[in-house]
Amino acid sequence: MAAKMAASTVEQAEDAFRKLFRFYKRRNPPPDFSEVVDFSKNLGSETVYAAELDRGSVSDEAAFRAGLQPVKEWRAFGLQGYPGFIFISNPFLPGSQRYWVKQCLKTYTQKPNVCNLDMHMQPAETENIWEKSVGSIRKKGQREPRTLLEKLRWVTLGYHYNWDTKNYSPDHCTPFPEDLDSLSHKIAAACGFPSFKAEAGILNYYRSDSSLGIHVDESELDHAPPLLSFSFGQTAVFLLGGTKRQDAPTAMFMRSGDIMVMSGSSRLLYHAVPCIVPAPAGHPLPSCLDQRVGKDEPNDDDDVRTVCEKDWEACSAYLKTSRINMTVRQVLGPGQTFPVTHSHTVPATEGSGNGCEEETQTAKKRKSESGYDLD
Ligand SMILES: O=C(O)CCC(=O)C(=O)O
Ligand SMILES: [Fe+2]
Repeated sequence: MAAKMAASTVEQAEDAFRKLFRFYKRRNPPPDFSEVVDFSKNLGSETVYAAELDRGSVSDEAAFRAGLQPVKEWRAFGLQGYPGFIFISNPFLPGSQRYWVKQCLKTYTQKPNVCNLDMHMQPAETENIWEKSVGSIRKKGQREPRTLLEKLRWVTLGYHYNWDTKNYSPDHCTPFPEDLDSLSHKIAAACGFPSFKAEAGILNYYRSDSSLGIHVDESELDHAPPLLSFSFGQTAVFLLGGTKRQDAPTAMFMRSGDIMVMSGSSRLLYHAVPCIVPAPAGHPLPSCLDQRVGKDEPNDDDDVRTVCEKDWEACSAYLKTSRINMTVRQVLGPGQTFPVTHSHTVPATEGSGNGCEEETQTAKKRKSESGYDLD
């Protein structure tokens, strides 16, 4: 009897996350979004409070160079019941999000980074994904067959996450992009983590009908450093749950430019993205992406990175039906090395390049198509 009751309690509880996931995933009729926390609007909500940042950690000039507003201007929030969770509502300077969108589509898709298309295509076929796709993306209308960019689901950076073993390995690591490392360092420092090291990145590419299943990011070997998440393009609903898979989650909008930091006791919470929110009629792109880097601003020293109109034309056409999310993780604690296993015999060395060894040619290609249930 007790066992039966326990089982049914679990079932009911299990439904709490799944039920909300299914609720927001539904398309016809569309779900009611009125319960979704909107950090861009309601500091008034009882559950949302202003979060303290370390304003002295990033100078205004350093923030400017990274395309960010001065830290004192950032609108950062915490959520009651989720200590260590910080939501920064679009701290980017007008126009500077475009750079990151372009990086995710044009630069980070290049070798030696790894993407879902590598799992079933020849290396030559997945080279220059951008060049192979943009001509067609720029043209309006439905395209058949879909371009490689439209088939892209994920890209991994640094220590490449292995979707099958759910591990990182010192045997499969390539240099982490310096620009994203620098951006991540500033965000982490402002949130109280000045020694954060960007060692692995997972970029997720969502189409209008994509979702990301319920999961927890626990493969990193040290969970004390935060996990950073950057969103661009279409708005998503993000569900932040508890330490148990079935715990009822809080739903929140993640809009273009928003940054989320999961640290402390929120670092290992279950979460998911049940849906991409349909863009309002007549506004296919969020207005913050319409802006170009201001002409009056001192951008003559190349520090504020601009995107040429031709590239932006393709990026904006892609983003009208897409969302891009970059998560940046520190894999190892200070001085920590990978445990020695049978699959990699080369010991991790400290202080080499971006904290990883030369990529070995033996790194195995696994056939994981969709990451963690990104459909
Ligand atoms: O797309 C998102 O907002 C979440 C991505 C995520 O949870 C992950 O990459 O682990
Ligand atoms: Fe995640």
